[in-house]
Amino acid sequence: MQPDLARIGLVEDDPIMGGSIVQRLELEGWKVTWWQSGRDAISGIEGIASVLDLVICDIRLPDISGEEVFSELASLPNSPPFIFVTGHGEIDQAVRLMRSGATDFMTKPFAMDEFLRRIEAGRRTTNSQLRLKGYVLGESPAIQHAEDLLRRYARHDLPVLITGETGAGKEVAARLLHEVSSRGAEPFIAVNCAAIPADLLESEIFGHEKGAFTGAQQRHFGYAERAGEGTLFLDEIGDMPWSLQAKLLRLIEAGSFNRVGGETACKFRARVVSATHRELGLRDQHSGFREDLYFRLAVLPVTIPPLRERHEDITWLLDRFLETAVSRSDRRIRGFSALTEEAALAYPWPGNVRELRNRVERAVALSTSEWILPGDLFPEQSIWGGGSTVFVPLADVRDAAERRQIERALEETGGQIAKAAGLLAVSRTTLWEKMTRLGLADRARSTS
Ligand SMILES: Nc1ncnc2c1ncn2[C@@H]1O[C@H](COP(=O)(O)OP(=O)(O)OP(=O)(O)O)[C@@H](O)[C@H]1O
Repeated sequence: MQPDLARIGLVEDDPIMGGSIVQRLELEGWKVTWWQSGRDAISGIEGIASVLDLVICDIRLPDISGEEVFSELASLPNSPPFIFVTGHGEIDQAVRLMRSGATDFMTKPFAMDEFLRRIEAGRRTTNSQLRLKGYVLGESPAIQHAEDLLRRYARHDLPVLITGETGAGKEVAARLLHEVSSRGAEPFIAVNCAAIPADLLESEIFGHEKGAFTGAQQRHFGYAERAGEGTLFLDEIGDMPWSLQAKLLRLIEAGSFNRVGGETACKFRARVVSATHRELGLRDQHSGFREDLYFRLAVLPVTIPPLRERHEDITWLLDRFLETAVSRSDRRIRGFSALTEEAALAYPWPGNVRELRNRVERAVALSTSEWILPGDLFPEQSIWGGGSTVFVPLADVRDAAERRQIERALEETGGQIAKAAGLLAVSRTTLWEKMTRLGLADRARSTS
C-alpha cells in the first residue's frame, strides 16, 4: 500500500527502536520526522501540526511523558491524530489517553505488519471531506463525536459500555462498532438482559448440558458460545441479576465459562459490548450492580446523546425514515411542511429515535395530503398547538430550516454553489458563509 504523500511524526528516544521504525516507514513511502525527547517534539510538532497526518509517540521519554506531549498539543486547532506506543505496565495510561482523544495505542513488542495496519487506519485522511461524509449515525456534532469514539474503540478488544436514554440508538451504535471492527464478519449476538426471565438468563447466556435441569433434554449453546469470535452485546446490563454478575466477570476476566451443569470450561473468544439507560456506577448500592464488574465493562465508555440535544439529527432522521416509509407504501408524499419541522424541532422526543421512527411511519399512514402536517406527526394536538409546547431557541429553528433549504438546493444543482445561490436568491458569498457555519462546506462540488 502506498500512502499518498503522508507525513508522520515519531517521538521515540530509543535510537534502535526509532531507527528501525523510521527505516520501515520510509520503505513504505511515508515521510517521517523524528524527535527523541518530549520537549523537542512539542516545539517541532507545533510548527508543522497541520501537515502531519499522524504522530506516533512513546509514552516513556527521557524528559517529559508522552502524555504531557499529547496534552500540550491536543488543543492546537489542527492537531494531528496520536498513536501511542506503550510498555505492558502502561495500559491504564493508554486507556486514559484514548479517552481524552488519542487515536490508538500499541503495546510493545508488536509485529510490524500490525503496526502498519494501525497507522493506515489511524492516520488523518488527506482529504478530510471524505471523512466528513463518512458519518453514518447522524449529522450533529454530538453524534459525530460519539461515532468518532466508536470507530476508535473498534480497533481494540477491550469492553465497551454504551450509555444513553431508551431508544437513543445504543444498539445501532453497538452494531456499527462491531461492523467496523476486525470482527465485523463474525456474529453479532444481542441479548436483552431485561427481556429474559432471571431464572432463564444463565442458561441463555452460558448454555447448558443435557440433563443439567428438568427439561434440559439436550445440550444447548448459549449466546456467549454463539457469538464465536464476534461481539456479544449485552443490552440493559443493569438488569443482570446479582447471581450472574460474578459469572459475567469471570467470562470477561478469564475468557472462559461453564455451560450450566458442565464440568469443562469453554473458551470465550468474543468481545463484550454492553449498554444501559441508567447510571450503573453511581447507583451501585441501590441497583445491586457489582462495582468490579462495572469497571470491567466500562473500560471504554461512550454516551449516545438524547435526540433533543442534537437538533441537526431530527430533520436528518425525519427525512431518512420518511424515505423508507414512503418506499414501502403506495402513498405519494413530498415531505414535511415547514410547520411540521418546527414542531419536530420543538418537541423533546422522550422516546428518542425510536419514537421519531414510529411517528413518521404513523404519519405516512395517516396523512391525507402530499405534505406531512403537524397533526400527522403529533395527532395528540396539544403538543404542537396547545400550551405544552417546549420551546427551542429561535436560532436553532432558523439554522435547521436554512440548512435543509441549502441541502436541497445543493442536491438540485449537483453541489454547484453559484447555481444553488441563484435558487436561494442569495449571493455566493452569503451562501458560502452559511454553508461554512452550518458545517455544509463539504457539500460543494464546484464554485463555478
Ligand atoms: N442513528 C440512527 N440512524 C437510524 N436509525 C436509528 C439511529 N439510532 C437509532 N435508530 C433507530 O431507532 C430505534 C431505536 O434504536 P436502538 O434500538 O439502537 O436504541 P436503544 O438505545 O438500544 O434502545 P433501548 O434503550 O430501548 O434498548 C431502532 O429502530 C433504530 O433502528
